[in-house]
Formats: sequence, C-alpha cells, structure tokens
Amino acid sequence: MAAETGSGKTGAFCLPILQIVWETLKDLEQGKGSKASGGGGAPAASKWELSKTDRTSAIAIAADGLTCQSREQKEWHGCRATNGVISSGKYYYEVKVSDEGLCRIGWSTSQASLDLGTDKLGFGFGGTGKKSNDRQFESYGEQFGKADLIGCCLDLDGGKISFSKNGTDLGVAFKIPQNIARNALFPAVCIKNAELVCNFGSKPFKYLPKGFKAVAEAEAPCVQSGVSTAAQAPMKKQRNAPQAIVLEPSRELAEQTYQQIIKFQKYLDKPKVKEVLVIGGISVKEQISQIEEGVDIVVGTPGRMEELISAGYLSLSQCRFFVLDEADGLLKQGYKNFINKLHEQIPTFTGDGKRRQMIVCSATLHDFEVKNMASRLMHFPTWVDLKGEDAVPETVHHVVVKVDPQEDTSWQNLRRRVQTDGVHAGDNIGPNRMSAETLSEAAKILKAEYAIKAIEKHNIDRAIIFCRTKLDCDNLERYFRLLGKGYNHNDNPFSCVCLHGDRKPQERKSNYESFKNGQVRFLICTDVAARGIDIGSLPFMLNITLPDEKSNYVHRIGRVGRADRMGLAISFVSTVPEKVWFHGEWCHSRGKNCNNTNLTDRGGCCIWYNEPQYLADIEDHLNITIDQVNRELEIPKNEFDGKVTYGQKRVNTGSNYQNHVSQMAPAVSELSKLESQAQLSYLRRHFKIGA
Ligand SMILES: Nc1ncnc2c1ncn2[C@@H]1O[C@H](COP(=O)(O)OP(=O)(O)OP(=O)(O)O)[C@@H](O)[C@H]1O
Repeated sequence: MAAETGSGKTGAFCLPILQIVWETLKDLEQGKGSKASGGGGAPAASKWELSKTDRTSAIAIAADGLTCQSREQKEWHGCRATNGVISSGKYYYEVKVSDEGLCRIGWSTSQASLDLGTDKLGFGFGGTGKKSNDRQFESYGEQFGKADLIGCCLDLDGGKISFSKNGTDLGVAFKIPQNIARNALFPAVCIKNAELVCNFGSKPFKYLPKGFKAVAEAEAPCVQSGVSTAAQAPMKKQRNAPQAIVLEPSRELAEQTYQQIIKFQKYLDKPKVKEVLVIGGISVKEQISQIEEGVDIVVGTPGRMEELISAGYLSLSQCRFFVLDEADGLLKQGYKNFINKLHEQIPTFTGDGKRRQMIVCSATLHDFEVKNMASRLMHFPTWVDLKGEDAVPETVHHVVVKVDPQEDTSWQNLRRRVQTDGVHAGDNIGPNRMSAETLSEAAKILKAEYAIKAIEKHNIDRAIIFCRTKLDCDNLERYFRLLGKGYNHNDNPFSCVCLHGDRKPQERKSNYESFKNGQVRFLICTDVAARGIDIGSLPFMLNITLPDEKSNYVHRIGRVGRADRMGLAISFVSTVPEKVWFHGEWCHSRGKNCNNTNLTDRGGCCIWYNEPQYLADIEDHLNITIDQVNRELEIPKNEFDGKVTYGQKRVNTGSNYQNHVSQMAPAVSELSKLESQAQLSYLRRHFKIGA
C-alpha cells in the first residue's frame, strides 16, 4: 500500500484488521467456525473453480478461483477443482502456463494425492514431456512451459485421458482402470515455483476438441462436488497467540499505531479486542503479563518482538495478519532475515482455515528490496498505489536554502556560535586559512545560524529539526538552550528537546511527549523520527542537513502537511563539501568518543558529504526541481505564499467550487435512490421480505 505521507495509511490497515479480528472473536464466542472462504454467495461446489480447501499448504489461489501459484522451490504443491465428473460424457478444460517453473496437469479422484500422478488415483502430464500415474513417469507428447496452453480431455465413455498442446492432440495418455472409473475424476494440477491459469469453461476455449464439452457444462447427474468448503471446526483461542502482528521501525511509531488501534476500537465491544505494545525501553515483565492475559493484536518493534517470540512468550500459531509498516525502512534497517523468520513461523493457514495475509506499506514503497520481498513472500500481491512512485503531498511546501560560506562570510565574526561535531578539531583552520576544512567547518556553523534566522523570520513556534547525527542533535540542542537562556519555559523562543537513539528510553518518551503536547517548541532529532510519526497540524520542519538515504527526504518533509494541513519544510544545503562523521561496523565504539577523523577509505570514520549531489539525487528521484530560497529566507511568491497558513487547512482553494452543492445535488439524489433500491433488492432476495 503505497500512499503519500500523512494520507492515512495507518487507518487503512488498522480498521479492516480490527474488524476482521473482532468478527473472528465474536464467531468464536458464539461457537461458530470460520466463514466459507469464498466470502458469501453461492456454495463453492456450484461453481467450477480451484478448491480453496482441497489443496496443499503453499499453493495460493487468486480471487478469480482459476489462477494458482506456488513459490515453493523445493516441494510440489497441488490442488483440485471444486467438482469432478463421473459415469459418462467427454469433458475438457484448458490450462495456460503463465510463469516459469514446473507443473503437472491432469485428472485425479478426490482421494488421490495432491502431488498429481504419484499414486494410482491421479493422472498427470508434466512440462518435462512425461505422463505419470502411480509414480511411473513415461515419455509422452512433448515438453511445455511458460505461455503454452494445455488441453485436458477426459473421455468417460471411452475410458481414456488425453492431452493437447497449443491445439495439437498428443494422443491417448492413459486408459482409465475400471476400479477408478467408479469414482469421480477432478481436474487437478500441481506446481513447483510456478503459476497456472485454468479455464473450466467459464470463458470460451481456444482449442475445444470435437465431441468434447466444457467440464463446467457437465450435467447434474455426472457432477460430484469435492472436499467441502463449508465451515471448519472452530479454532480454539490461545491466549498468547495474536491474530495480527504489526511491525514498526521505531518505538514512537509503534506507540502511535498502538494508540490509533485503541482509538479505533472504541466502538467494538463484546468481545473486546486486546492489543499489546511490544517495544524496548518498557518493562518486559509488564508486556509478558499483558500477553499472558490474552492478546489479539500485537504492535511492536523488531528487537523486543524477537525476544518475546524466541523465548516462547508470544506465539505466532494463530497469526493471520502480518503487517510491515514502513516496510522499505524496516528492510533498510537490516531486518530482512527477521521478517523472513517471522514469515516462516506464521502458518500459511490458521487452524480454522484462514489464509495468512501480509500487508506492507510506506510512502516510498517502490523499492527494489520491497519488490524482491513481495515476490519471495507473497502470493498474488496487490499494489494499492495512490500517487505512483514517491510523491510529495500537495500540502507540503518544500524549499532549499543554499548555505555558501564563501559568499556569506558572516561565520567569521559571530559572537557566539554552535559547537560543531569536532571533525576539524585537529585541523589548522580559520578565516585566514581558506581550505576545504575551513569551509566545511564554516558551513556547519552557518547552518545553525540559518535555522535561527528561519525561526525568527517566519515566527516558527513549532517545528521538527532534523540533523544528520546524534552528536549534531546534541550540539544544536545545547546551542538553542544557550540562546533561549535555559530550559523549557513558555516564553523561551528556543525551547527544545532531543530525540535520538542514544537518549534513554524514558527520556526519549518524555521528550517526544513534551513536544507533542506543545510544552516545547522544537524537536531536534535524527532519522529515528523521520518516518510515520504524526504530530497534529505541525506547521514547520527544518533539515539542517539532507538525509543520507534519499527516500528519507520524502519521509522527513512529510512530517508536515499531514491530513490536509499545510506545512513548510526548509532544507539547508551546503554549497561546499562538508567533512562529517560516518561510523560503520569498523568503528569499535560505533561513534562513542571516537576521534578517528581519517576518511573511511583509510580506515577512519569520516567522509566528505557532497550535499549538492544529494540534492540532485533527490530531485532526480522525485522528478522535480525543488524551489530555492535566498539566504534572507524569502519564500518565493507562489501558490503557497500568502494564501495559506502553515499548520492550517487550506481555505478558498479556488473558484470551481462555487455552486458545488447545487451542481452535485441531482447526481447525489440519483445515487441515493439507486442505493436504497440495491439495499431493498438484497433484503428481498436474501430474507424473502415482501415488496
Ligand atoms: N479519513 C480521514 N480524515 C481525516 N483525518 C484523517 C483521516 N485518515 C487519517 N487521518 C489523519 O491523518 C493523519 C495522518 O495519518 P497517518 O499517520 O495514518 O498517515 P500515513 O499515511 O501513515 O503517513 P506516513 O507515511 O507519514 O506514515 C493522522 O493524524 C490521522 O489521524
């Protein structure tokens, strides 16, 4: 599910999950099994399609009931049609091979192994050009593969099975033994990492042989339905086994989604859906006891989730929904193996026959890693794509300010200035020594000054400020406190708090809360807060440095302009290279008190950061040119300026809406009439209510 930042993805996945979880609990409470997998309508056996129950665990059947797919590389997986034919007649169906992989196609009794052709009761024709029955594989016809169309003929009158390839008759493959002819024969397929599309006769055939008819047209006395798709035995609820798991990349985001679920389920009562938040920094004991009391939905971050699952406190045996919020972010943070592990542990079907559903969402979902994961872990993934690749919402006004220490030399005579990251502490720098190092240091100093200028010029009284490193955050926080003359009191124009991975969990939580509640004006943070967090009507956002990861630009600026409110995002981009810290796994302390200012290619922990290049990459990626603002921070006079108040909904958005209500009225009234007609006809049909 790809949609812009702030467009409401959380509700889009939480609401249906909550509803289904609640309905399942209600059914369990009333002692009912799960609903038939067809989702209402006529009983499945009256329809010729692939059976959702008579199949092995790793074969998926698309909503059309005719396409099946398995991504298992090592095992064969099979399924049969919902109906079979018996006694007499000549029947036909066609199968299109729609992907690479291995397949066998044919007919079998309802008792046969779903691994078609490996026992006496199944008759298959495989892509390698072999026919098989009772595990005897013999050459027959010719090989087939992707894009070929195989015709499957069953002649009950003559007791023969034959096949055709792209219309060419391949001759009789099997004579049906007498004992088997007393059973119904069902269309059957089995596949290994492949995909097939069946046609039992609901669409015109390409190569219907003379004298045969569609198997779906078999007349009632000759049709026998297969394994029942009726409700199965009710599942027994296991206390520590939730129905849904939602994985989030940060604690704040996990907490936010958890709170949303609590809000959404306000009207769902009897039974009550129980949700548990599973994140680090909170007592694990408390979480364990909540889980033991019973849990239906778990929201959490990977670390704590893994701890509780591997220790056996949390069971995935009844999990049905597996949600990866900010999926590309989770993959970029290195959780691919963890996701695979969870996926393996979540059953393909729950005890009551419900199929695992995976939901992944992000504003930047069009990512190679995500697509790769989807093709590995999902069957028939559906893309719900609101605006295409990585779009910036229209409500976000984002601009760039060039920071050029050669042109703007004000850094040379500052009375006080921000403490920088110390990368140049050992360099011989200063206004009289115009080196790359001096300019790099100057850019860092100027950026803090530009942030202050932006705050003063635009009366910014509430903003998220993103820095590249935790150290940069600490330094900026200290500078703001110096300027604001202390900590957080109401009239302090620079009151601020910090949020990054080195702050203790409790401090992180209370800092975030105090910003959310408006007790402080600024939240200075690293990319830990770039994704997902939703602070009601936040008007401004400043980027002290562009993010290393270009997709995070979209996420960072998307902290403003949410839920139809307008927002302004200003990014400061240095025109000169900045030498910055870059601690990788080679850095023993991972940055703590590290002073190795050598470049990474010399075993050190620094790189030269080329921001204009990063900016060009972002523009290229988003396919836009971001407006540039001069150093006086005069926002260009465009559609945003003067017409909107940042943090507020846009008003007077154009003249087309004049008379809108009266223009729409006839259509709405017509729709309303149609809606009540549809509702009434449904009620009459299903409940036999009179006119
Ligand atoms: N239908 C709606 N009407 C009004 N407000 C809504 C609606 N749906 C969601 N919102 C609000 O919009 C805001 C953004 O929603 P949400 O956090 O789910 O966005 P998102 O799409 O997940 O964004 P991101 O990609 O940044 O995580 C929230 O404050 C939410 O309450």
